[in-house]
Amino acid sequence: MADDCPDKNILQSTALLQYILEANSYPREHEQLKELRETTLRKFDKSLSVMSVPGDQGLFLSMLLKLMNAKKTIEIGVFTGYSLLTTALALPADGQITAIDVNRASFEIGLPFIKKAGVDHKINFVESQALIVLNNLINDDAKTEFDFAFVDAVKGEYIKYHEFLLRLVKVGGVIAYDNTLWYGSVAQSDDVVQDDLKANRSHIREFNAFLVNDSRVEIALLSIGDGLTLCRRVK
Ligand SMILES: C[S@@+](CC[C@H](N)C(=O)[O-])C[C@H]1O[C@@H](n2cnc3c(N)ncnc32)[C@H](O)[C@@H]1O
Repeated sequence: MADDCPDKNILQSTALLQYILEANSYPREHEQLKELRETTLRKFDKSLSVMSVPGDQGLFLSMLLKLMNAKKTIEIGVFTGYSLLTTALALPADGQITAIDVNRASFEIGLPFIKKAGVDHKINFVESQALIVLNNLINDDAKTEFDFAFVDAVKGEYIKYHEFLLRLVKVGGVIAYDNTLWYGSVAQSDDVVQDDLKANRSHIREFNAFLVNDSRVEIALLSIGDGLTLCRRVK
């Protein structure tokens, strides 16, 4: 794990992280994403504000969504909306995002920036436990087929989200799971892992091992941010 790296990021030095963000990614960050990020940093202490995806990952997600021509997406785990605003900006004018979080209050901190960016009409925010909404969507007669899903909520529920999402995301669509390297702890031996990382490390390791044997998806585990696994549905 990074010794001097302050953020939830698997890079091995603060200098390298700063180079990628400050010299490269932040200069291309949308003005409202910058405002949202800075507001999140002001309102929450470090342990919570690191929940937002970092700027380089945001640029990557934006590029991916545009390359895929994604139009209908679902997001599980919104917080103040950095990944959500990134997605809303990347989708076409008639794009639609179903965004789920148990906490509306944090979404509302980011909402003014989403409105200022002029993309709030693309977002349907649902305040609920994700598993309830996913179950409802499966049973909905007018079933929506999603092009893309971004998952960033309860790490111990990733396998359950995956089973639902494989019925909601179209064949050829992509499901992206955040934090799949969990501060780099997935590769550490049990005796050196920090206590506060242990529970989610175990969930993420179980999830990563599960995906390796899942023939329904093609996978790519990217070492960006805190680890991002792309699953392309193949059947
Ligand atoms: C890591 S944060 C999401 C960060 C967000 N993607 C961003 O870029 O800012 C995780 C979010 O999951 C939400 N959450 C926790 N349990 C949940 C659940 N059971 N269903 C849906 N959302 C949940 C939390 O309220 C929190 O806002």
